[in-house]
Amino acid sequence: MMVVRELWREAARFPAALALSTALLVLVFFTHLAQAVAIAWAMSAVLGGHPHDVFAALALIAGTALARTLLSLAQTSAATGLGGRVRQALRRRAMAAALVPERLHDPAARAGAMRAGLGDGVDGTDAYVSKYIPAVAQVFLACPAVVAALLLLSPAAGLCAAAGIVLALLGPMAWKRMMARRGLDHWDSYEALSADLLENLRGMATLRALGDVPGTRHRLDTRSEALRRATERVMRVSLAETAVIDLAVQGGIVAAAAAALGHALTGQAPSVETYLILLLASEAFRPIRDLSRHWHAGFLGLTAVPGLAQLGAFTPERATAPDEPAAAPAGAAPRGAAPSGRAEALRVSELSFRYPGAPDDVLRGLSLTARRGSLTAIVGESGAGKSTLFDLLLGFLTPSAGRIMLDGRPVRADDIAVVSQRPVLFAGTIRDNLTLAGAPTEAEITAACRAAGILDDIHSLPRRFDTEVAEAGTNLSGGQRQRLALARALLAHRPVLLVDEPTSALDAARAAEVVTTLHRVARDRIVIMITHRPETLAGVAHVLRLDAGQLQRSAP
Ligand SMILES: Nc1ncnc2c1ncn2[C@@H]1O[C@H](COP(=O)(O)OP(=O)(O)OP(=O)(O)O)[C@@H](O)[C@H]1O
Repeated sequence: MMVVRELWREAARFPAALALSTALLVLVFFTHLAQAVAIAWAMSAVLGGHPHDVFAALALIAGTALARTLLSLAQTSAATGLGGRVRQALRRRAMAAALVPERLHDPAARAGAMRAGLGDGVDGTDAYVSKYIPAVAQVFLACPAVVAALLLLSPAAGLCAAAGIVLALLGPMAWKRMMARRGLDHWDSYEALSADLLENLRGMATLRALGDVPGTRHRLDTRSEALRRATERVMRVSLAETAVIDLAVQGGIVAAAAAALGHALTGQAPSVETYLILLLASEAFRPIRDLSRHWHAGFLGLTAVPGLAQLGAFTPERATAPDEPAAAPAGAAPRGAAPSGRAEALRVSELSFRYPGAPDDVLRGLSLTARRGSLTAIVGESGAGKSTLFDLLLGFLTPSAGRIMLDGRPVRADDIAVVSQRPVLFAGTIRDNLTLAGAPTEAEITAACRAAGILDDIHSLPRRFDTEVAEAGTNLSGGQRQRLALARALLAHRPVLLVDEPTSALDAARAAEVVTTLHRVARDRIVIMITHRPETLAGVAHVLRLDAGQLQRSAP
């Protein structure tokens, strides 16, 4: 028997479903016992020449078979419900822990690995929860009852069965550690293959351009081979466990049968009792055989448990609002404060930040003020800390010192909209993508798209706003994606708009249009723009130069 504590705790969160599926399983088992009694009765009636008893026994056999069918159906349904609820709870908690801004900066977080955990990892726990746990409960409830009955009928047979059961339960624990280690290896290999596959699929164009498709195939083959070896190692251990259990079960049955026959030969027991002892000796091991079967079927899925624990699937959820970022900026106001409206000034004071494990601060005592009315631009060399500053403003990172205030109060996550350098569009229609943050009216959608310079493009499409956007927006040009993201940000009606390299994917004419749009938008919002292109700075009065984490020049 193998105990995976995390999954027992999860199953115990649904006590009614767990109790029902266990109780039904035990009832199914008792139909087997009733059948054994009926068979023994029938055999003794046949040998004793009592035809009436034979018919009664046959009726009992048929009745138990029917009852077992119905109870088994109910048990399967209850167990499936239990497994489904545990999987849902695990997936919800894992998603709540995984889909947070902190993961943006977690160098160990790989999308493919996370997908494997959230998908196959969570599903892999089902066999253990829905089948193995009730089967363990069945062992502890049913086996003692059968052993007690055997002890009454034949103490020697009862003792043999008890010894076999104990051996079958404790034997596999001898290599528990090895199983855990191999299980971990297996899941690591699976996660690595999933992560590589996803990354390579996404980067196929680059790999092709670099002429590395054969190399990629070779690397994936190697990963796949590693997974095959890890799976075989795991299955070998699992099969060894099955072999030990089978040995204990068969040994126990043979010993109990020998004891029963000994009784019969020495004339200590009438024939009906001998039949019954023989049948019960076999039935005593039925729960153990069930346990072994379910373990073997679900064991590969269990290898995901450490990965799920790392993902946070077993950690109680934090009480956060659905759209609240996990890390609000230092001094952030609690949710439920006044909703965002128009704001005059965003003030950053003495802001410092260092990435975990990095030797130096990326930003050191940085102060700046951005006001509504005119565009604020931040320029600086690559690596100067511009994106880090944005992530601090957005609450994706928590500053080590300093404050970010909007009109004299701590800034909140819902004060800020952002258009990133590589905006993310989701599968769905253009309208779906524009209305992610709320339910704007048609007039608002049209106005935002016009302001972002994307309206004409949308109108030129056959299905206009109902045009499907492919995954990651691959059926739109880079500039269209960026302008769509700008329209989406405008529709969020936030008092602060952060724009990262808004013209990087645009030709000169389009870039000029977008900058004009931003100047216009800046009349009623605080707009901060990161830019590398000098031409986008034309007409920008407030240019801040970031150099190695410090501002070199700050306009008032
Ligand atoms: N997750 C991270 N962990 C550790 N260091 C990081 C991390 N992200 C960024 N850095 C480092 O922080 C510094 C600032 O990076 P940042 O991305 O903010 O620069 P940037 O000015 O936006 O650059 P670019 O113009 O190239 O986008 C760089 O030295 C970078 O290597």
